[in-house]
Amino acid sequence: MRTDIGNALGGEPALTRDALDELDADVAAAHERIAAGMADDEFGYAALNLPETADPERIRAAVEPFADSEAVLTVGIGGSALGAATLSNALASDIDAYYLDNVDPEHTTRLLDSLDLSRTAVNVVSNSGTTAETLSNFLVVREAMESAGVDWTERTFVTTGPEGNLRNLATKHDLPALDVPAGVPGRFSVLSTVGLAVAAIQGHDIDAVLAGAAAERERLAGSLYDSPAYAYGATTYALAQRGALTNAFMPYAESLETFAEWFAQLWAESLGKDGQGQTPARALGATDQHSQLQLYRAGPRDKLVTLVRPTERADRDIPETDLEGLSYLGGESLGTLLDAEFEATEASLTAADCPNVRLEIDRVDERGLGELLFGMEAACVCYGELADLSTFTQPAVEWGKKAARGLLGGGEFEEAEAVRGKDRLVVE
Ligand SMILES: O=P(O)(O)OC[C@H]1O[C@](O)(CO)[C@@H](O)[C@@H]1O
Repeated sequence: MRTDIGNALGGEPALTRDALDELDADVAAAHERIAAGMADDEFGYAALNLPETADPERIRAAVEPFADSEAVLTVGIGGSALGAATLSNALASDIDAYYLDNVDPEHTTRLLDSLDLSRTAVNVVSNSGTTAETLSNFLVVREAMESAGVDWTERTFVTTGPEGNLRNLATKHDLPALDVPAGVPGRFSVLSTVGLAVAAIQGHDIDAVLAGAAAERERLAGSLYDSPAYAYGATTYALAQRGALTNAFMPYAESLETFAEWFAQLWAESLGKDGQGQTPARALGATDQHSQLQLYRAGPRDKLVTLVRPTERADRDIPETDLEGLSYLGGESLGTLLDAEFEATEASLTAADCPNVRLEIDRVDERGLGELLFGMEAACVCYGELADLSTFTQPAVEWGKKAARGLLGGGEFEEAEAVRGKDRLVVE
């Protein structure tokens, strides 16, 4: 992974090279803390050891019984789906991958009706084993399999922690079960069983994913000028300190669209606490040049833009044409056009004093994805250290979970009732 922070300097909010040099001393201290956490396999920091500690052989062996599948259906939400989805939506495979990571009845019914459940492997993923959406979807999927005359215990495997409903279910029905590694929060689990099981079934080279991640891990160092990951973490932190509270994250590859979703959970859930944080806004290049760019260039000076691209792609030529004003495109390729759009957008942001950072990998392949995923995780941990945040927890999500349970009679939760009782102001 290459991180170019040149255009992050000298815009609005204003960040100078001197300020970045000054911050580098804090990056050295942050790296020391991170390295110590990794050495002790501490909660959260243990995720940065996965390039070394993940066991691809064991993952392949566990999913081997499902190698004959024509599709994999993952039932999981948040970190229990987004990492695996990032890999399967970025890489081509003959085995299709689907994700039930919401409880929308219409979508769930349409998806289940479209699948041959007798040829589908069902991967139920939950670190806690208690997430309502995941367990409800699993019960619905199991019922659909039974209605289709499919023995669900033959087609289902689980990925979960040492305890919880899912672990009990696996034990009771003797289902293949993968362990979520200890000390790894969901949103940091893509380089583990959680993110790699589906990729293994789809025949992707999970060793190469881990090798790309390991290469990025090797580059963690005591200076932002030596580590592409820390360069990104420190620069985005420094810009947030100066008012860039939105990070428009814009990959220039359709295959990286889900990567932006994965990044949004990582950045929001890790850094959004104690009144701090930087709002990740998912975008896609070149598409959102035609929807969001106006705001980025001419709106409030409260954001940075992260532009992500592979520098090599399988390309496609644009035929010669005599269409009025389009001859300049003839003979070019879609890839050269996309790169021109990338560089033009980067220049247009810089010309409008909108800070922007460029992230590049060689190709969207297993190794490149490993570099990006690990790089962003390490960048996030670095940002969290600099901001003195507890990067690996997400206490603020519990209120809503309790409230939903309360609304369904699953336990008293007065606070929710108090809020729900507030006067409504409906205009219709
Ligand atoms: O893997 P689990 O425990 O089902 O949790 C799913 C997701 O829900 C969260 O806990 C947030 O509610 C995320 O941190 C996590 O990735």
